[in-house]
Amino acid sequence: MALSAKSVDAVKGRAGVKTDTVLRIEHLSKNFGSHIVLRDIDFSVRSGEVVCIIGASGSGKSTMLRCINHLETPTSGEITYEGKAVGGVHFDLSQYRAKVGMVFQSFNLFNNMTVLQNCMAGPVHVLHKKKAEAKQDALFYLKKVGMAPYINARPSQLSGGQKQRVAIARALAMHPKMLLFDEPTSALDPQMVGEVLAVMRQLAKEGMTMVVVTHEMQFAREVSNRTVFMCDGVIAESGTPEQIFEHPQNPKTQQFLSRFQAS
Ligand SMILES: Nc1ncnc2c1ncn2[C@@H]1O[C@H](COP(=O)(O)OP(=O)(O)OP(=O)(O)O)[C@@H](O)[C@H]1O
Repeated sequence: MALSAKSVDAVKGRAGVKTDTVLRIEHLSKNFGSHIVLRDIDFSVRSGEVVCIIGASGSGKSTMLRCINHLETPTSGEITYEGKAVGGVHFDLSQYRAKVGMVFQSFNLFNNMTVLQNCMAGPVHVLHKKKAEAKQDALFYLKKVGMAPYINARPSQLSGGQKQRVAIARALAMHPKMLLFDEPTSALDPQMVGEVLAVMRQLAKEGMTMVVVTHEMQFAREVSNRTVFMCDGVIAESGTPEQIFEHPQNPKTQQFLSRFQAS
C-alpha cells in the first residue's frame, strides 16, 4: 500500500515484524451488481505483522478478506502474495490457500468428520502428507489450542469456542505462512470469546502473520501492530493501535470509536 510514512515508521521496529511485504493489494474494487462495496483500496501486510481491521457493519471488511482469500473475485485491482498474482491463469488456488489460511465466523468444520479427521483432511488431500505424519501434526496443533481431549468428538458435540479452536488447529495443520480471521468470535457466547482470543494472542506472540477482521476493540488495541479502520468501502485510517484508538485523526474513526465506547 500506500502505508503513509507515518504508519511505516510506527510499524517499524515492533517485535516480530519484518520489513518484507508479503501481501500487497493495489486499487482493489469490488461491486455486487450496482452496489460498490470496495473502492480503490491499497493495503499491504508485512511478514510477522498482525493487522486488525475494524469498522462499522457493511463497510466491506469481510469482502476485502474474502478477496484476499479468493473467495470473491475483485471487480478490478490487483492482489499479490509473495510477488505472485492471486487469481489469473497461473494461479494455484489450493497451494495458495495452504499458505494463506482462513478462519471463519461460522467455523466451517466438516460435520461428518471427527475433530482429528477435520485437522488431517487438508494435509492429506492438499499437501499429500502421509496419514501418520498428518495425524502427528494434527495432534500437536489440537494440543496447542487445548482440544486434545476431544479428538474423537464430532463438531456437533462441541461448544462454539471449542469449534473455533478446532478451526484454528485445522488452519495451523496446513503450516500456513499467514492467517486470515473473519470475525472469529462474533458467533460465540461472551464466555467463549476469551478462550479463542487467548489462542490468537499466542499465535501473534509467536510471530504468525495475521489479518483479523474483528469487533473486539480490546484485542485490536492490545495485539495488533497496525489497526485499519474501514468505512464505506475505503480504508479511512490506518496506524498503530495507539494512533487509532488514542488519537484518531479522521472524524469517521472518531465517531465510530465513540459509538463503540458508548454501546
Ligand atoms: N455476495 C454478496 N452479494 C451481494 N452483496 C454482498 C455480498 N457480500 C457482501 N455484500 C454486501 O457488501 C457490503 C459489505 O459487506 P461485508 O460483509 O464486507 O461488510 P463488513 O464490514 O464485513 O460487515 P459486518 O461487520 O457486518 O460483517 C454489505 O452491504 C453486504 O450486504
